[in-house]
Amino acid sequence: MVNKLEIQSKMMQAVETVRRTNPMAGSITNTVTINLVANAQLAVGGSAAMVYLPDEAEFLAKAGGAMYINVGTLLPIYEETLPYVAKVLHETGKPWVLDPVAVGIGSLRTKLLQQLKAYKPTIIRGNASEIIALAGLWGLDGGTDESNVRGVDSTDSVSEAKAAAIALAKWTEGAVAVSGETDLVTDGSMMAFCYGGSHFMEKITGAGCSLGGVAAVYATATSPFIAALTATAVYNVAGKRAELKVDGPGSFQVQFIDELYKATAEDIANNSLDVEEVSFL
Ligand SMILES: Nc1ncnc2c1ncn2[C@@H]1O[C@H](COP(=O)(O)OP(=O)(O)O)[C@@H](O)[C@H]1O
Ligand SMILES: Cc1ncsc1CCOP(=O)(O)O
Ligand SMILES: [Mg+2]
Repeated sequence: MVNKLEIQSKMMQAVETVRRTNPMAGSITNTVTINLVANAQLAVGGSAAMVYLPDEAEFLAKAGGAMYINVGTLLPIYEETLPYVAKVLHETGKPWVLDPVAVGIGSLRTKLLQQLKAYKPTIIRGNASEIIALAGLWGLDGGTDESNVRGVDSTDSVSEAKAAAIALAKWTEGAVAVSGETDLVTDGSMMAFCYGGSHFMEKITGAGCSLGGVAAVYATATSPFIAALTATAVYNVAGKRAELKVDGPGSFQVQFIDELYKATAEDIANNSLDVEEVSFL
């Protein structure tokens, strides 16, 4: 039985804990959106630290409360850094978030994402095509061999990614967040649909990447499902509010960070949300 009030209460606790404790979530992320990732993490109350090298990544994995790995742009050193730090995170039981940006494109990205399967990301956050393609790469239900990923964008709908998201969550025993106009968050047994945000979020680079970084901040304070849900909800609140105050994507990005900063625990927990049990039919 899904208890929506209990879920909302846990979301509020996560927001308040992060605001109170300023937890550090280290990131290995892409060079396109790295600044927005860090600023979004700070806006919700986290502390950001971005690295590329194996020993620095190990340090952050051990020193921080969670870690974020995003494969949007790859550097040769990632061939060493990513599997090394993912192993450390998995073996120490530290939460970590994977954004499989552009899965299916390029041999190194494919090799690294295949290697990361064994280290079971606590949260996987991607758009619908990325979630479907990752499930396919990992040989799980709902996945496809032919990626519909178009660069970093999705050509599939969130509902088309439902089976893949459930299969990924069951494999990792964590949570999966599929982002889009309506977001889907699942832990394999519960499924939440989250509403809000703005069409402008498709017109700025890094809305998805930074959402993954914010999920890592909340993963320092709560369960994978609640962390993914809270991050998704604060993005929906901030996007909706920012849209009302701007008339273009440039000013939207600036206002969006302000709205992330201003959103209260009540605003976030009360954002429009439907939760149901995953039907096993
Ligand atoms: N059309 C839309 N309307 C409202 N929110 C959206 C829309 N498209 C994306 N978002 C929001 O933007 C964020 C990033 O989602 P998305 O653009 O799907 O990820 P990515 O950037 O990885 O492709 C999420 O918070 C999502 O809810
Ligand atoms: C454009 C681009 N190219 C490689 S990573 C990246 C940013 C993708 O950001 P997001 O997935 O949040 O749109
Ligand atoms: Mg993305």
